[in-house]
Amino acid sequence: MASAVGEGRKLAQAESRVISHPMAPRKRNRQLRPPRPVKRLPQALIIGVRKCGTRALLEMLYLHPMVQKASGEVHFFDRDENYALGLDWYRSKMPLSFKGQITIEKSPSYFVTPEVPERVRAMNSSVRLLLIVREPVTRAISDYTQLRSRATPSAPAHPAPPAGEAARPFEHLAITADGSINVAYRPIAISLYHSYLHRWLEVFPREQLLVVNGDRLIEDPVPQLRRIETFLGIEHKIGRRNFYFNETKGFYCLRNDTTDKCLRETKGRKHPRVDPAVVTKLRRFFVQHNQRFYELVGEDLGWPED
Ligand SMILES: Nc1ncnc2c1ncn2[C@@H]1O[C@H](COP(=O)(O)OS(=O)(=O)O)[C@@H](OP(=O)(O)O)[C@H]1O
Repeated sequence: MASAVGEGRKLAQAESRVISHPMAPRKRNRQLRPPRPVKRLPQALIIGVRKCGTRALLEMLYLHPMVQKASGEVHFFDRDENYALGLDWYRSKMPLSFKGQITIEKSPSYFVTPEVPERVRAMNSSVRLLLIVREPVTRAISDYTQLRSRATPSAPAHPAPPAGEAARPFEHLAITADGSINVAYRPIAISLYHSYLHRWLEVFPREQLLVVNGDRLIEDPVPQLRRIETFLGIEHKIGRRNFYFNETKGFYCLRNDTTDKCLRETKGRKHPRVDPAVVTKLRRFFVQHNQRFYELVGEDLGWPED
């Protein structure tokens, strides 16, 4: 990206070194002192949905010079033990930022955890919320793929699936012995987006939440990012020059003025083949649920019905 992208960030890094350096002069002429970056509570949150591209979205937004990101998933609002540590602890997990920059954090389980909307409102009732979603059956298969590959240290934030579950085929987990859909199976339950979204909309006005189409973000990130820049009130800076398609990975990778970077191998995993009849059955099951989601967000995402 043009040098502007790195400028704010480089400045932030350089400035943080000056601030933390023990030999830094104590007193300087106030008028000459450059602006100081400080840690701020996030003004925007990526609240979920798990496996819909939350990491990709955060990394893509970080291409913008006015965005700073929390590096890991902080899980402040969804884990009682973290929430009990208070807002100062949460702030301490945030990156340095200059005035006017937007700090963004993502923890995908915020979306599905009942206490979170109220807790977020208590922090900042005008926080901007980004909800990235994918076609629900694809998301469920992605979730299954992650749980199956689990037991690896790559996803320590999520509980391991019950013993034996990860080894079973998706078809047997998603459909019960009597042929009905297993809504108790977490990857299916989390794809019932409306059942979690309504809680958020009881707490926040609709305009404060932007729904990002994760399937479109994969196919063509720039138009989605433009919408988000507008929503966040920042200039359109992220463009086609910031992406290149990596044929081996099968996904877009990111580029700025200093580096090219693809997401880790745990992002963009190959999914197992799922019986097409099961996919169709699941898609039909989701039709009415998707409809309820469309009604809540006032937008039809056009997900396939079989
Ligand atoms: N550019 C790019 N590169 C790689 N992967 C991409 C990209 N854009 C979106 N995705 C999709 O992100 C999916 C992982 O979603 P999350 O980051 O939300 O997962 S997690 O909940 O944090 O574990 C991941 O899901 P899987 O394909 O199942 O691995 C990807 O499909």
